[in-house]
Amino acid sequence: MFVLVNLKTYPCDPVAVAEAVRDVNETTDARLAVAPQAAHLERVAETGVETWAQHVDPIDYGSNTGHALAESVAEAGAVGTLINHSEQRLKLADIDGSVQAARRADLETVVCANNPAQIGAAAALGPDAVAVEPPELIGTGTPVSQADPDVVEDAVNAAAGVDSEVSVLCGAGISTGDDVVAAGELGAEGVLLASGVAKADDPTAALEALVDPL
Ligand SMILES: O=C(CO)COP(=O)(O)O
Repeated sequence: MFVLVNLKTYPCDPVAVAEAVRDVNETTDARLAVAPQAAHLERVAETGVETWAQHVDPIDYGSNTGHALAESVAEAGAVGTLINHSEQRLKLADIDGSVQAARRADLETVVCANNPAQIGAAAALGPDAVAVEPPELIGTGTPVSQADPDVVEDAVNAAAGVDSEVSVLCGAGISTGDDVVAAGELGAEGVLLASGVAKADDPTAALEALVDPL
């Protein structure tokens, strides 16, 4: 299972969480990675953890003030990027452009979507993976894999119907090892989570509990 920890703009210490992700990654067969804010990418990548960006824009080098250029994100140490997170929604054409920009910079891509129909559309753009995250469950601690298993299964089927090479993650409310196991049983190849680790008093303990049953 792939466990991708999104730090959003939570007021956590990104380097401390990155070190926890790096260290727990050494103890498990699961693949763990962390997605800090753009301003923290370089410091996080220096810890040796697998580092992801939270967003890249559908742009190339040039006059694009305030945008995230895929090449710069890669130079800062990211190996992948989220695209179209529920908190950073893009138009379809811009999702497509961001996937292409990421590919140009050799970044792995996870395109997020709200529901199975959007997952099908996202899969058609040829990312490495898609992630279904019902917005109403994000940050609630109510795990999508247990509260709304149909949405995960339907997303897995929607992606498979479009492109069987695109793997499916799920996210929203994931915080325990049981939630991750449930996601795997529904066909997800990984989970995307945030508050369960970024807001934990002890991120190492939270991560250990997440991967324990895997
Ligand atoms: O948005 C999410 C991950 O990108 C999910 O957030 P939570 O894990 O806090 O529900």
